Amino acid sequence: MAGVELENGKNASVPFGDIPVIDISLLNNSSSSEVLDKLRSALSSWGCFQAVNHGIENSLLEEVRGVSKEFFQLPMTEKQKYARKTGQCDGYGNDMILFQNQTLDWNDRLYLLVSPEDDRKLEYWPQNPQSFRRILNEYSAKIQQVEEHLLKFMARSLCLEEDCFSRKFGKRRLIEARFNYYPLCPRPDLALGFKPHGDGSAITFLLQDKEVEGLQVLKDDQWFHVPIIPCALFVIVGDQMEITTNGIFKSPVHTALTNSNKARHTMAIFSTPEPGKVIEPLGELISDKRPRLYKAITDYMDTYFDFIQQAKRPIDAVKI
Ligand SMILES: O=C(O)CCC(=O)C(=O)O
Ligand SMILES: [Fe+2]
Repeated sequence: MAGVELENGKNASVPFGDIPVIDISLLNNSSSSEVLDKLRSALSSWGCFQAVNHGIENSLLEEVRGVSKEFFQLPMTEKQKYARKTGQCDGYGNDMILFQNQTLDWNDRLYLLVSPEDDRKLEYWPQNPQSFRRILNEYSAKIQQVEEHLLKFMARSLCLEEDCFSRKFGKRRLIEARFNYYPLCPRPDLALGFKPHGDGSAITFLLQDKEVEGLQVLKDDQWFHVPIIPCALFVIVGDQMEITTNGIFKSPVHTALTNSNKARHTMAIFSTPEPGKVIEPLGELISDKRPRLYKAITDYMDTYFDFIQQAKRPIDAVKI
């Protein structure tokens, strides 16, 4: 990454790009082709956009930010009650250590499977702060509505049947929450909050910190800051959506910086295909002009972290 002049998560040599902002309340049955074109264009160029007017009240976004901060500010002994066990995903901790000499992220996280509900591991769901579980329940239920809505219109923007993604990814697709906490870092020039990666999901909804920047996305080999829009959800295409759309929608590489002035909190919700589902390019999106780009895979996430922790892109292993 170019430049080391970091202040508040900013890197002076990295510009703010024109990351699209989409009013998703305009995506409805009478939506004009203009909005669908904007959606398709955003997802096939940037692979991400700022979703505004998504229907989730600002007060709920604030509550999510609030419980996240409160949880990470608890004494370590309290947080350790929810510590992730080796080989598992759920719980409080940081990077899985999979390799010797692995570069670690400057980040603590709390990772929780939210849906299917009968697979939740409630022992990892904090009871402190007291409102944590209620707020995560409320927020994730709302995000699931936004996700279903968006999947429909993403399909329509490609002239596909509107339920094709939700059928492909399955009724029991996974909804997972990751609360990210980036503590102050004395040497932001030496440590990243989150190493560059594409998400392994089909689609991700990131709730950014309201005040502290730090997220960057890569487009055409150049890094761009993602500006803060406090009421927006930052929507990111994941690798499994890129595969399903035969590379039309792009899963963008993104990274989070650290800074020495202010701690930063974000919360990601990942929607990931149901385990066992075959994920492959849709036949409608393969043609002589656009040959098939990816092999079929199942359970992409099983090997995802092995690649990420070696700074490799898992999607490259699926390319034909
Ligand atoms: O915290 C951020 O800004 C990025 C987080 C992220 O990329 C992730 O959780 O996958
Ligand atoms: Fe990510």
